[in-house]
Amino acid sequence: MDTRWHNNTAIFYARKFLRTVSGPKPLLKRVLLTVQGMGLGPDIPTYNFMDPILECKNLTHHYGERLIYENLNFTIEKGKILGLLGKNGTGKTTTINILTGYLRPTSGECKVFGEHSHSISPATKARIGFLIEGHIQYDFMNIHQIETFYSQFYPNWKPEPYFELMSKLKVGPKQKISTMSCGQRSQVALGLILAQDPEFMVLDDFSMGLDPGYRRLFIEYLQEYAKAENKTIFTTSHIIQDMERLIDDCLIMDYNRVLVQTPVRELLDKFKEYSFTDINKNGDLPTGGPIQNAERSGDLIRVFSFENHSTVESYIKNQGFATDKIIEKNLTLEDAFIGLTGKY
Ligand SMILES: Nc1ncnc2c1ncn2[C@@H]1O[C@H](COP(=O)(O)OP(=O)(O)OP(=O)(O)O)[C@@H](O)[C@H]1O
Repeated sequence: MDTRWHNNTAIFYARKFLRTVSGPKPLLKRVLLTVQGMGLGPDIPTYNFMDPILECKNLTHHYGERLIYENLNFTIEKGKILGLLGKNGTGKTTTINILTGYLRPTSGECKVFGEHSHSISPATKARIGFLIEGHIQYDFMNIHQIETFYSQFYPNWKPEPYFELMSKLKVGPKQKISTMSCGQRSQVALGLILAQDPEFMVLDDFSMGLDPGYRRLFIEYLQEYAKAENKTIFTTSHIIQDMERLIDDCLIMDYNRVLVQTPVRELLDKFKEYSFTDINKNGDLPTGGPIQNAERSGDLIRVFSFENHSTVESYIKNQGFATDKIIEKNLTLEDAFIGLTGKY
């Protein structure tokens, strides 16, 4: 059946809901029973709470002939926040679509709460909150109405995080979603996800459209909330400063491969920039051995490495580079990302 049919039907019921909330609610009850029958029934999956919340094994995906990646392996343990970082077109949305069951991988498997992502049971779906670009459909409702509407579908509904976020947004309860800015709408969507109280949240580009101040505020809020409530999060964002503040672990992808999967702290402890002046001016760049990547601006060469100062220095000298001093520098996550993936 056509998706538009579903959308229109959903909107029809949503409008009807608004007309019925103030009086008796037989129609609402019927809608709820149907939704609960579809989604929140008693079929509890077998999932051991010690297992990872998400486990991808040898995930490989092609669109037609084109390989996006091969043998991608990663897990997310309960209570962790994992950020997927990669340049445009490396396959982040593809991965999110696979793990939420919208897309079947060419091969390999992805399990969420122990179930294959392409056949997640309704009971398990109820444990996952999913934010995708596009935000909220029922934008004819106001802040208060949409909360009342959504609350009917989720048995563990907790309105507090939603209203806390809304108060930070400084929008009144009567403001319609259709009159809000892009950033405000994305926060309404996020607030509704937090209120669902899911154990596992998948947040695709969650900070899209937010100004720097509000991004900072939201990240602090989300991180405190996730840690206090022991939530597990899988997220992507191109704003790597935000990721550095939020995530515990990072998975950095390049075209067709994973470059690193590691706790952010470990990456920033080990991965360094070493810069030096190329006295011989021979125009080359050091490669191989401990060197992950190298770049040149004029006579200044920067190399990026997981190895320590003396290992890098002797390797560079063995490669024939003459230099009097090598300067070691710690990196931010954004610098480390560029150091690993290169600028282009
Ligand atoms: N349905 C599709 N058919 C063919 N190619 C596709 C399809 N969806 C995505 N692609 C291609 O696969 C590659 C990975 O796309 P994807 O959207 O997963 O990347 P991304 O890492 O999320 O990119 P961005 O950071 O730009 O959002 C891109 O080159 C994209 O053009």
